[in-house]
Amino acid sequence: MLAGRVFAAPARQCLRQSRASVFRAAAAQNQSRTYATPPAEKVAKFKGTKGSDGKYTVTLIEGDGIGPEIAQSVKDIYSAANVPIKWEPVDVTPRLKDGKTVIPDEAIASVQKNYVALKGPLATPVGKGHVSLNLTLRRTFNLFANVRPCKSIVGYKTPYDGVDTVLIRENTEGEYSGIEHVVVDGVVQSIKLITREACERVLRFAFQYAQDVGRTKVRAVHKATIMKMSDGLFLSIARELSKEYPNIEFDAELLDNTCLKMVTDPTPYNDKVLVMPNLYGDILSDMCAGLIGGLGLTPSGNIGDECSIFEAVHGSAPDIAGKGLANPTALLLSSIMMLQHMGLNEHADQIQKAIFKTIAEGKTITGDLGGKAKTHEYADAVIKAL
Ligand SMILES: NC(=O)C1=CN([C@@H]2O[C@H](COP(=O)(O)OP(=O)(O)OC[C@H]3O[C@@H](n4cnc5c(N)ncnc54)[C@H](O)[C@@H]3O)[C@@H](O)[C@H]2O)C=CC1
Ligand SMILES: O=C(O)CCC(=O)C(=O)O
Ligand SMILES: [Mg+2]
Repeated sequence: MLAGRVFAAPARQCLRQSRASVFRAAAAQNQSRTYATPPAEKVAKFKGTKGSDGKYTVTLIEGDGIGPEIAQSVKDIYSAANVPIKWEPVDVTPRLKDGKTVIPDEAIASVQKNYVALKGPLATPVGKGHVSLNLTLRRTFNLFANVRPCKSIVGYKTPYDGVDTVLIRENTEGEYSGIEHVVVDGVVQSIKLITREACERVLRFAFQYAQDVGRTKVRAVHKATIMKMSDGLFLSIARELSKEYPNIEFDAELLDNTCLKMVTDPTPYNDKVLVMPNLYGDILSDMCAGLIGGLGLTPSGNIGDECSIFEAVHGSAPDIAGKGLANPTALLLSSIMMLQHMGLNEHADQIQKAIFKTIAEGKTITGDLGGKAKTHEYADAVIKAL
C-alpha cells in the first residue's frame, strides 16, 4: 500500500526540528513505498528466467548525458545489496531502416526476452534530427501506461509538505503520436491522435491501479473544452469505464486548473490517481517533481502487458553531465518500482530505506538537494546505510 497521507503531519513537524531530530523522525517512520504490484501470475513472468547463478536478467539501457553515471550508482548499490539481478546492457543508438529511425534489433530482442528493463535518459535533438527514442521504445513495446508517483521525502524540506501524487500518463499516442507535416510553406500540422483502444487500456489501468494501491478517487485531467473531440473522447470513455468501478469515485478537472491547485496546495491530490493524455502527463510530472525537490527524486514506470521499462522522469541533464553532480535517486527509485514489479520486495525495501535514511541524514547528498556530495559519494553513503 502507498503510505498515503500519513506523512503530512510528521513532515510539518520537521519544519521545527533540528537536522538530528529530523533524521530520527524520518528513520522512525517506515518510508517504504509500494508503487504497485502486478497480479501474482504476472510477477512470475516479469522475473523472467532465473539463471544457474540464481540471478534474473534485466535489460539495462544506460542512456545519454548523466545516464552512465547514475546507472553506475544503481549497479554499485545492487551489487552491495546482493540483489539477484544480472544486468544485460544494450545499445539503443538509433539506426536508419527504410528511411525510418529504429531501435537496434538486439536491444528489442533483449527487452522481449527479459520482460523488464531499466533505462537511463535518452536525449532527443530539438527540431531536426532523429525522433525521440524514449517515445519509440514506449510504442515499440506497447508500454501504454506511464506511472509517475511523486512523494515528499521526510527530512528533505521543500515549501510543500506531505506531497503524494500519482499521475498516470497515456504513453503511446495523443500529442506525441509524431505525425507532422508541412501543409504548404509556412503552415505545419501536428496530429493529436486519440483512439478508443488506447484510452480504454490506460483508463482501465488507472482505475485498477487506484484499487490496488488503496486510493479512493480517479480524476481525469483534460482540456475537452477546447479539444472537444480528442480530449472529449478520452473523457467520455473515462466516464463510461468509471461505472465498472463503483468503489472508486470518478471526476474530471481541466488541466490549467489542476496546475493552479497543485502549486497552491498539492495535498488534496493525495487520495487520487490522476490520469491524462500524453503531453499533459509529461508536463505535470515535471511540475510535481518541483514540489518535492526536483527531478533528481522522481521515478517512473512504463508499463505494458508484455514487458515494462522503468526510468526516471528526468532527461539527460546535459548541463551537469560528466561532472559527477547528478542525483541517482530518481533512477534508483525507478529501479525500486522495477523490483516490486518483479516481486523482489525485500530487496526493494532494503534499498529504499537506505536511500531515505541517507537523504534524511543530509550529510552526503547531491548538489540539487543542497549538498556537496558527488554522485558516487552519495551512492557509497547509501551502501553504508544498507
Ligand atoms: N525519458 C527521457 O529519457 C527523457 C529525456 N529527455 C531529454 O533530455 C535532454 C535534456 O532535457 P532537459 O530539458 O535539459 O531536461 P532534464 O530533465 O535533462 O534537465 C532539467 C534540469 O534538471 C536537472 N536534473 C535532471 N536530472 C537530474 C538529476 N538526476 N540530478 C540532478 N539534476 C538533475 C538538470 O541538470 C536540468 O537543470 C533532452 O534531449 C530531452 O529530450 C527529457 C526528459 C525525459
Ligand atoms: O523523449 C524525450 O525527449 C522527452 C520525453 C519526456 O520528456 C518524458 O518522457 O518525460
Ligand atoms: Mg518529460
